[in-house]
Amino acid sequence: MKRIALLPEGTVSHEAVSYLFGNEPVQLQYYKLISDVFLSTVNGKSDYSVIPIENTIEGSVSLHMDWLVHEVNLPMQVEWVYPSIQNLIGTREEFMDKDGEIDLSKITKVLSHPVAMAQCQQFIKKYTPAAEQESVNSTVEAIEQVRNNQGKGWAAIGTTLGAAKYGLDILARRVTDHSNNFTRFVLIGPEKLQLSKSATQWKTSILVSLPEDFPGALHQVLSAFAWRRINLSRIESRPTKKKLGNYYFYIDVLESMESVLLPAAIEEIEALGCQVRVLGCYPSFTYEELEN
Ligand SMILES: O=C(O)C(=O)C[C@]1(C(=O)O)C=C[C@@H](O)C=C1
Repeated sequence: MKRIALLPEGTVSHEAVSYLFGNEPVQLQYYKLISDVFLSTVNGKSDYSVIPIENTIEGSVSLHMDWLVHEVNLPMQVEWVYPSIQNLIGTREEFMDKDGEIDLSKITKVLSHPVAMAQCQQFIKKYTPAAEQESVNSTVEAIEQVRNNQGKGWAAIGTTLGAAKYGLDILARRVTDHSNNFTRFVLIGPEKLQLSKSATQWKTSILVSLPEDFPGALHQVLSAFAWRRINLSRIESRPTKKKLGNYYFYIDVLESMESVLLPAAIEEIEALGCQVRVLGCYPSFTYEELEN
């Protein structure tokens, strides 16, 4: 049975991985910190790690992208998209007014994972204007802390699954600032992953480092894709962490390494003096493709 490392039970990651595997039997291993999720697969304690990498509202999850690039060398084996439905969670009685209605302005502190918190900023400002905000390691850690500090006016942003796990109430449902809020997840691990479902789209993620003092290098890199009519779905620059002002480019290509075109494009880019590292070539599932 595949051993899957992920953030704790009741997180969005937990919901997402259950959606990916459906009825396929897998052994889930929960870790409090995303760094321990990565390290579990690096150290062979699990076969794959579940890593959230991008969100509709927040964009790239930089911390996780940086771990993927700088700290580990495990290929991406599958990508899928799952909706991040966040709720405001706490103990009802703490926020009741004299008419028995919930008064969210009584909330003194809102806790969540920073990415989940960022998805709900307008809601927090509007309905809990006096609340302090505190970032924790996962949405479930936030729920746990609220449960352990009852009576202080604290509330968490997290999933209904997490609220049920800790026996707390949903104070407000679907509190993200945009309803179309999805997170892109990847499974990383040394072995290819066999899934019972198949995706229509394959992707390849690459890192390109440009040579120094080469005017127009990025333009030439992009033209290697452009003239072959290879579609890119994301390009992003991130610091190399070696020297101020040095960046590499993270590029998602809508093409498999099995195609004739992509290896040729990479060869052309390398011939320009760029370094290319392939982070993975994997099936990319839409939310709908994984249904049923
Ligand atoms: O804390 C969780 O529930 C997670 O699964 C982590 C995470 C993230 O790291 O981006 C995943 C998706 C969410 O939208 C918010 C948080």
